Parts: sequence; C-alpha cells; structure tokens
Amino acid sequence: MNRTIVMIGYGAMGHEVHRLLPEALSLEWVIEAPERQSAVQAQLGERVRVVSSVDEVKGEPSLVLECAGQQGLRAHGEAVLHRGWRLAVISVGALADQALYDALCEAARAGDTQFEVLSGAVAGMDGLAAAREGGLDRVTYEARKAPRSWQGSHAETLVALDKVTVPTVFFEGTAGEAARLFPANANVAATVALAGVGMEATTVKLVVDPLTTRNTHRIKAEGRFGQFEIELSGFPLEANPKTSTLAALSVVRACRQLLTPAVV
Ligand SMILES: NC(=O)C1=CN([C@@H]2O[C@H](COP(=O)(O)OP(=O)(O)OC[C@H]3O[C@@H](n4cnc5c(N)ncnc54)[C@H](OP(=O)(O)O)[C@@H]3O)[C@@H](O)[C@H]2O)C=CC1
Ligand SMILES: O=C([O-])CC(=O)C(=O)O
Repeated sequence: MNRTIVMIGYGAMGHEVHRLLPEALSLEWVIEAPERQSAVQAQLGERVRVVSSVDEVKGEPSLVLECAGQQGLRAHGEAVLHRGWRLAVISVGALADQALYDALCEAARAGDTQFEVLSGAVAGMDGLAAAREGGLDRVTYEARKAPRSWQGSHAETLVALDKVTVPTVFFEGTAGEAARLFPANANVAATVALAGVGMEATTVKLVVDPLTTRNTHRIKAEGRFGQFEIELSGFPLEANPKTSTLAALSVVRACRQLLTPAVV
C-alpha cells in the first residue's frame, strides 16, 4: 500500500513536487486557502481531497509537506504537529518570528513528533550546522535574482526594478529582517540563520541583477572549522520566478528519504 502524503499549499512548488513524487507515495490531501480550494480541487480531480483545515484530514500521513508560504505555515503548522504528524517546512522565513518558532517546538513536543527545516534553494546547510558545533565567527548570505523575480515584493519600494541596468544591492540587514520583509524571496536567509549564527547575527544582502536569469545564492562562513564559500546558481521554476527549482527538489528529497533504508 502507498504511504500517504499531505501537502499544505498547492502553488508552483506544490505542483512540481507532486509531479516528481516517488511512486510509492500518494498525495491524498491538500490543505489550501479557502478561496483557492475549489480551483485546486478541479485541477487535481477526485483522487486528491482538497480541504481548508487540518481537522478535515483523515488517516495517518507519513509526512506533511508545507509548500504554502509563510502564512500557510502560520495557519496550519501547530495543528499538524499537535496531531503527532511529521512536518517538512519550506517557508522557513516564518521561523524568524520567535513566538511562532517556540509554538511549533511546543506543538512538536506535545505531539511527540518533529518538524524538519528543509535546505530549500541552497546547499551546504549540513556543513554549516556541523561547523556551528565547533563555533562560528561570521556567516553572510547574498541572494541575487532578476528583476522579474523581485516583482510584487518589498523590493519594489526600495529600487526601480524596471530601470536597473547593473547589479544593484537594494537591501542590507539581518536575516530576521530579510525573512520578514521578503516572505516569498528570502526564506533562505532564515535557513542559513537557523543552521548558523541566528537571525540577528547573520548578515544579508539582496541584489537585483538585470543581467541574470538565475537565482544565485552565496553563503560565506568562518569559524573554528575553517571557512567556506558556496555559490549556487539555480534555475527558477517556470511557474514562479521567485522560487528556485532546487527548493521544490528539496521537498521531493524529504519524501524520498521516507522510502530508503539509508538516509543520504
Ligand atoms: N526555503 C526555500 O528555499 C524557499 C521557500 N519558498 C517558500 O515556498 C513557498 C511556496 O512557493 P511557491 O509554490 O512557489 O508559491 P506559490 O505562491 O506559487 O504557492 C503557494 C500556495 O500556497 C497557498 N496558500 C497561501 N496561504 C495558504 C494557507 N493559509 N493555507 C494553505 N495554502 C495557502 C497559496 O494560495 P494563494 O495563491 O491563494 O495565496 C498558493 O496556492 C513560498 O511562498 C516561500 O515561502 C520558496 C522558495 C525557496
Ligand atoms: O527559491 C529561491 O531562490 C529562494 C527563495 O525564494 C527564498 O529564499 O524564499
């Protein structure tokens, strides 16, 4: 029998994850925002039930995938964990809110389960978290995306996206600020912070680059382990240029790990 998956939010990423879901897993429930429920139900057909709250989900899913944006995690995360279900989180920026982070930890303890912060659009979070065990002195993160990837975000109030002719830094601040101000674009800032030196000590630069079609992430870390610099230049998803393809693939990986005896 197939193992059951629940997905919160079925947008660009949810669609891509569903397309690539390993065969032994079955997406049976989607929790969507009420106003999108009927449209998503029509898109998915009868085999997947689209609901608007955790209470409507029946059975025991092997994993709940949050692909809903920061509001979706805020709306449903605690209820999932209280039920004792394992939750994979992609809208990591929501965890910059310490109260939400604490509430999710409390719910996970109460439900005797865990939530997993997915690596998302970047690589190297394993190495960064390991390096932290020995002490980290400095961690910086820079995201560089094309103007269309920043459209509809707070960037529009900081820079004339359609007028830039050279790569332009429009935000410098902490990971916590970046994650709050750019909820669909700077979740990685929070991921780097959680794996490394935290929301306040992680410094972030956001760049609009009219010469690129990629979403590029650069992480630099220094500490007792030595130092590393990672630059990852990812293709955006066609359906949402804010979101990197690798972010969706990191959700698929979390699903694959349910099936393999060796976890890599
Ligand atoms: N960690 C990482 O590296 C990355 C994380 N992300 C995160 O992943 C999220 C999803 O990306 P993507 O699929 O491209 O975004 P989309 O906007 O395409 O999809 C999000 C979906 O979730 C739905 N949604 C919104 N609110 C709720 C809610 N309260 N309950 C259930 N569903 C809800 C949205 O509905 P509606 O359209 O009505 O709002 C939409 O269908 C991003 O918002 C971002 O937070 C993205 C890229 C990288
Ligand atoms: O997908 C990406 O390139 C990163 C992203 O949107 C985010 O960090 O929220």
